[in-house]
This record gives sequence, structure tokens and C-alpha cells, in this order.
Amino acid sequence: MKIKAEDFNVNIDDKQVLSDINLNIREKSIHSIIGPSGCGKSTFLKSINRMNDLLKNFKCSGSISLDGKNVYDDDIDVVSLRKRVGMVFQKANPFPKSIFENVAYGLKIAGEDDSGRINEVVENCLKSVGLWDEIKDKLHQSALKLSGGQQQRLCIARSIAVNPEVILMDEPCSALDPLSTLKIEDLIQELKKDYTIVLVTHNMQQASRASDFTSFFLDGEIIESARTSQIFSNPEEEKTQNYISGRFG
Ligand SMILES: Nc1ncnc2c1ncn2[C@@H]1O[C@H](COP(=O)(O)OP(=O)(O)OP(=O)(O)O)[C@@H](O)[C@H]1O
Repeated sequence: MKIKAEDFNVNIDDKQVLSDINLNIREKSIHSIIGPSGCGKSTFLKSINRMNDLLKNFKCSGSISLDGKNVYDDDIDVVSLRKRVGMVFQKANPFPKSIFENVAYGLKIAGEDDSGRINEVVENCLKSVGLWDEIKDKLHQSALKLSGGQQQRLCIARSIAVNPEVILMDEPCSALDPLSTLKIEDLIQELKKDYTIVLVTHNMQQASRASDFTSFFLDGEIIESARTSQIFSNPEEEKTQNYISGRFG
């Protein structure tokens, strides 16, 4: 397993937000996390690359392993962990810099100073996210002038530029129109060849179209985890059935 959560618990401000999470995420698969608002989806996602460390009053126990090594071990370097485990947020958040600089940023921070190499990576990443043809003549324009869907693809290009192993996506399409959403979903399928993807989504159709495995969270617990086809056609738990048929949440 690429990622393995074992008896993972989170408290924020003395409130238990995640309880005994046990979850396996396979390498080069797309794993959706679904569940009603406030059930702990984002908290779990951000625990994988320790983004929650930035929160005050965050406490966790149990483990989340990446390739068998607990990311909460004392000897883990959080900067290199976040390089291995990239993240794409709900609202596209390009830097207020040029398109080129957005993609080149992580490489430069990592010390790459060969401009030929940087140009090559920027071009390849923009091609991977299907943006190259649209924007190759305006690489030095501000990224903020792109449409929302283009900005989100740019943010995905930025995250893959540093060659991560896992990409965490927190409702990456929630601010996008249906056409841009479909483009991102197609892109996620392409990315699966090279990366392990964990996708938090409110959109049940998206989870069923886009992912291989799905976990249903409720009140900080995992109710059910299975192949996506099973979760949506024949869930074992009544609570899952109720949620996917829109009876709550
Ligand atoms: N920074 C924080 N400070 C205090 N409580 C928090 C914080 N972040 C999350 N929580 C609490 O943790 C619980 C889970 O929140 P989380 O954002 O993980 O849920 P979610 O399932 O992703 O919700 P949504 O679908 O609405 O984004 C909520 O009760 C929330 O109030």
C-alpha cells in the first residue's frame, strides 16, 4: 500500500475530529473520500502531508504511513514529505506571478538553476495538464488572468513540477463549471498513470466516475471503504446507502 492509516485519531481544540481511521490507499489509484460537511474529510487529507501541523491545538495518535514509514515519526523531514505529497485546493490558488513562474517555483526552491531544464519541466507539466497549447504564447502573463478552470490546471501543473508521488486534492472542482470539471476529471485519470491520488469530493457523480476506490466518512469515522463500483451499486452499510441516495448530508 502506498498510504496506510492505522488507528489514526485527531483532536482539534479538544474535539475529536477523526476516530480510529484505518484506511489503505493503493499506489497509482484514485481514492475518493466522501461524506457530509464536517465529517473530517479535509482533516484526514491534510493529515497525510502534515498540513495540520500548522494548526494550533492539533493532536493526533496512531499512524499514517507512506511506503511503510509513519509520516509522524520524529525523524521525518516535513519539507521533503510535502514534496513527495503535493496538494491541490478547492479554490485555485496560483501565485500572483507569471504562468511560467508558477510552475517553475517549486523547482527553483529545490535549487534547480539550469534554465534549460526548468524550461523543459515547465513545458512538460503544462502539456501534462493540457494547458500548453492554450497558453504557450503567454507564459509570461500573470497567472491571475487565466480562467478558473485554467488556474486549477495550472495549480496541478505546479504540484507535479516537483515530481511528487502522491497528490491530495481537496474538492478541486467545486468552484468550476461543468466543462472545466470534466477536463479536470480527465486530467486526474491521466495523472493516475504516474501518481497516487486522494480526492475529497462532495460530488457523488465525480467520485463514481473518477475513482477506483471510495471511503465514506461520517462523524469522523470511516463507515465503509471499498471499490467505488461496490460503494455506489451495492454498499454493505445502510448509512452508506442512505448517503449515496441523498437521504442525508
Ligand atoms: N482549524 C480548525 N479549527 C477548529 N476546528 C476545526 C478546524 N478544522 C476543522 N475543524 C473541525 O473538524 C471537523 C471536521 O472538519 P473538516 O474540514 O475536516 O470536515 P470536512 O468533511 O472536510 O467538511 P467540508 O466538506 O465542509 O469541507 C469539523 O467539526 C470542524 O469544525
